[in-house]
Amino acid sequence: MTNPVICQRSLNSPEIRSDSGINCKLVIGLISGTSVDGIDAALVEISERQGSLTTKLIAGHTYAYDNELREQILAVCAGQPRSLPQLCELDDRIAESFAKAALAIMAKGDRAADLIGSHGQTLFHRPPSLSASDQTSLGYSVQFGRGAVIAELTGIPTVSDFRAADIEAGGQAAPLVPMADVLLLSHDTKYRVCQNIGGISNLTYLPPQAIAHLDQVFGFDNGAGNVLIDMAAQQLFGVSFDRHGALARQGVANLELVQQWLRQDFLVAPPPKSTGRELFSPEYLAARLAEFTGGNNHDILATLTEFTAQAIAQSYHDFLPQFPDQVLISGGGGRNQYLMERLQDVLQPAIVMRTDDLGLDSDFKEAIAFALLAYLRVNERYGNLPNVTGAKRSVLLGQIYKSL
Ligand SMILES: Nc1ncnc2c1ncn2[C@@H]1O[C@H](COP(=O)(O)OP(=O)(O)OP(=O)(O)O)[C@@H](O)[C@H]1O
Ligand SMILES: CC(=O)N[C@H]1[C@@H]2OC[C@@H](O2)[C@@H](O)[C@@H]1O[C@H](C)C(=O)O
Repeated sequence: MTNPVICQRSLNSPEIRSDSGINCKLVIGLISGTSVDGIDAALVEISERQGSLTTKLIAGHTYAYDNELREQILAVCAGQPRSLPQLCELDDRIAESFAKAALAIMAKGDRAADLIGSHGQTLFHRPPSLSASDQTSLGYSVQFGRGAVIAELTGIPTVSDFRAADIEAGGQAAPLVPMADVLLLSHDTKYRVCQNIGGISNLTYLPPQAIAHLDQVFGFDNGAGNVLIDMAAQQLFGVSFDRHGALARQGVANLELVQQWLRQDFLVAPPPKSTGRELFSPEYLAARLAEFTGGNNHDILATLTEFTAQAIAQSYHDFLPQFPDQVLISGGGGRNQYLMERLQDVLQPAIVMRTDDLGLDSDFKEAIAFALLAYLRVNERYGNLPNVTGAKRSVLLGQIYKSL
C-alpha cells in the first residue's frame, strides 16, 4: 500500500541521512508476541518516492515454535526459576528459530533481503517506576533472540533490541508499533484508532492528518487482549484458543463481574502505560475464576471475552480526546468473530473493521512494523513516539548487527 511518509523535520530527525552503507529495499520483519504462538515473519518491500512511503507485503508466515520451546518460554514468562546458562541456551534457541524463520520467508521472495528487523520474544517487561523509593525508576524489558546470532546465521544485517533506547530515555518502551501506524494508517479527515488485539491489547490514536500533527498522536496498552481467553480455553476446554469465539458465544457473560474487573488499577491508570504477562498471569486468571459463583465454562469464556471488549471501550471513553470514526483491528483477536461483534457493539458509533479492509494484512502488521522500524533505524530516523511511551525524547530504536 502507498502511504504518506512523515517528513524528516516533523520527526525531528537528523537532517542528514545516514551513510550506513545499507541500501535497504527488501526488509524482513520478525516478532513473536505475548501469545507466544510462533514467529510472525514478513518479507516487505519498502520504498520512498516523492515524499511517500510504500510498503508491499511480499510474503508473510507464522512459524510455530516447537512445543517444548514454547513451554520453556511460557515457564520463564510465568516466573519459574532458570539458571543463567539455561537462560542463555533459551536465548540462543529463540535466535536460531528466528534466523530459520528469516531464511524461510526470504526463500518466498525472488532475491536476497537487505535487512532484518527482529523484535524477538518478550520474556519480561517492567514499566518504569513512579515510586521515589525505587533505586532506579527506569523500566526493564527483556527480549530473547539475539540479533548478533540472527545476523551471523542469515548473513543479513539485523536490527534488534528495539526497546532499550526508549527505556534509557525514561520511556515505557512499549508500544512501539504506533510509529508504523502513523506512517501506514493515517487518514486526512477521519479520527482513527489502530487497535491491536494480540496476547495484550494496545492502541494508537490517530487524529486526522496525524503525520502533520504528530504531537497529538498517542497510544498505550489497553487490556488483556487474548491472553486470559487463551489460558481459560486451555484450562477449561483443553484447546489453545477459542476459535472464532465459538465457545464464548454459547455462554452468558456475568456483567457484574466485568464491571468489577474494569476497576482494576492498570485499566484505570492514565497513559503512558504498558503491560504484559507479568500482570495478566496464570495467578491473575485463577483469582478471577475464583470470583465466579455458578455459571458454566462457556459463561466464563463469555465473561472474559466481554471483559476484553469492554476494557478496550472503557479506555477510549476515559483517555481519548475524541471518540474515533473508525477502529482498525489487527492481531489474532480480529479472527475471533464473537469478540469482533462485541467490539462493534460496545464501540458504537465507531465503525470497527480489520486493517485488511485497508490493504494492510492484520496478521502481519506487527512484523511489518518491525521491518519499518529497522528501515527507520538504518536511515537514522527516530522510531519512538514520546507521547506514546512517555520517553523524554525521540530516539533511534535498535542496535544494528552487521555480519561480516
Ligand atoms: N481463528 C481465531 N479465532 C479466535 N481467536 C484467534 C484466532 N486466531 C488467532 N486467535 C487469537 O489470537 C492470538 C494470537 O494473536 P497475535 O498473533 O496477534 O498475538 P501476539 O502477536 O502474540 O500478541 P501481542 O500483539 O500482544 O504481542 C491467539 O493466541 C488467539 O487467542
Ligand atoms: C514489552 C512488549 O513486548 N510489549 C508488547 C505487548 O504485546 C502487545 C503490547 O504488549 C505492546 O505494547 C507490545 O508489542 C507491540 C509489538 C508494540 O510494541 O507495539
